[in-house]
Amino acid sequence: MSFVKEAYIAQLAVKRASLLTKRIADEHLQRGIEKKDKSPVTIGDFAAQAVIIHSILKNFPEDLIVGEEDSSLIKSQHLEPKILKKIDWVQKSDSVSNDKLGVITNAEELCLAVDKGNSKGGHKGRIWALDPIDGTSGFLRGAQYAVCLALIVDGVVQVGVVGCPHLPHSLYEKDSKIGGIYTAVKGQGAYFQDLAAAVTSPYDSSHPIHLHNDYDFSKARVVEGVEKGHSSHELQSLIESKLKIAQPPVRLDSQVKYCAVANGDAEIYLRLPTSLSYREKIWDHASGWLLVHESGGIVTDIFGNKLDFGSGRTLNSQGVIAATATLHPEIIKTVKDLVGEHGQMLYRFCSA
Ligand SMILES: Nc1ncnc2c1ncn2[C@@H]1O[C@H](COP(=O)(O)OS(=O)(=O)O)[C@@H](OP(=O)(O)O)[C@H]1O
Ligand SMILES: [Mg+2]
Ligand SMILES: [Mg+2]
Ligand SMILES: [Mg+2]
Repeated sequence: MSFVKEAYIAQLAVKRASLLTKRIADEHLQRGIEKKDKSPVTIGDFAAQAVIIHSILKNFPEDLIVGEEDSSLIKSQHLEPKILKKIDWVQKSDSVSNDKLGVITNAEELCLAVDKGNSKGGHKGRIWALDPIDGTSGFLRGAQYAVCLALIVDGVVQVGVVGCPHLPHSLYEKDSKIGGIYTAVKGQGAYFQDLAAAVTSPYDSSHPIHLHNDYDFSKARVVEGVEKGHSSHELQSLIESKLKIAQPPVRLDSQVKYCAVANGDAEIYLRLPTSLSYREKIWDHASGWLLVHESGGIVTDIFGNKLDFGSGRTLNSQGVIAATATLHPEIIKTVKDLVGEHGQMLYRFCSA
């Protein structure tokens, strides 16, 4: 089996970052800091990026990493002691993984690790895509967020791991257990693990997951984003009504939406653009893309084109439609009816 070590290390590192960020969320300590682009970041994002990159480079020192964050705000706001305290906590409580993942002990190691996420991406070589906290707005609200890590080799996603500390194992079962790690390896399927379970090897304590390819639109369940600025609720609701989808959409922050589809808790994930110029980031989709593919679904941009994870730090495309293989073609047709074959009418729904 290929990529066994990569999947194993990715799971251990995502688990460590999930425990760390969950601890920060549980302590209600999270406070948003504004980045240059006005989006929020927290000490949780920086701490998670540091422990994951440190773990990858201990095991695969030659690999490159496209990570969302950098250390400029850590340094200018003197956040090092606060972040190191959180990292120290997780290294003590998850000490069984210290040999494999290494430890961060000082500010220099912390910032060095965070800044190793500066790869430009591309079509050649081994490049990890890392979103240390996806759905930072959800994290700040105490809602859903995800820790997302994927390995891309020569532009193709080969391993995807998503940690979901707040996600119920089933969206519809009352009293469902909460917290999971979702893993996919290309050609080898998609798997679920309880976040509380020990990660002994990539598939030991895992359950394979699949989506429902036999559901038609009358039974289909849709997941979509919470933030109106990140996806067009207006377009999504038009699509849902044209397709006669009976159930109201479930709104969730972050790549937990992909996990819900892969896990068979939803059949469709709609992400329609709100801006004509915005291009999706590779770290917002790489792991989720593989999870849905390996569980039997399809993920494309809003026109049905493949996503190109080798095109740099951003995908050269707009929005995302993830769905079961049965439903996907009809959704794309409906999107094109609404926005035009090449998006000529998108301006009606989007800002510049
Ligand atoms: N304009 C626009 N369009 C599309 N996407 C955008 C946009 N602006 C930001 N982002 C990215 O959205 C990421 C969070 O996505 P979500 O699916 O969690 O959005 S939502 O909050 O559930 O609506 C979020 O990821 P994080 O920054 O990791 O939270 C951003 O990378
Ligand atoms: Mg993100
Ligand atoms: Mg993020
Ligand atoms: Mg962000």
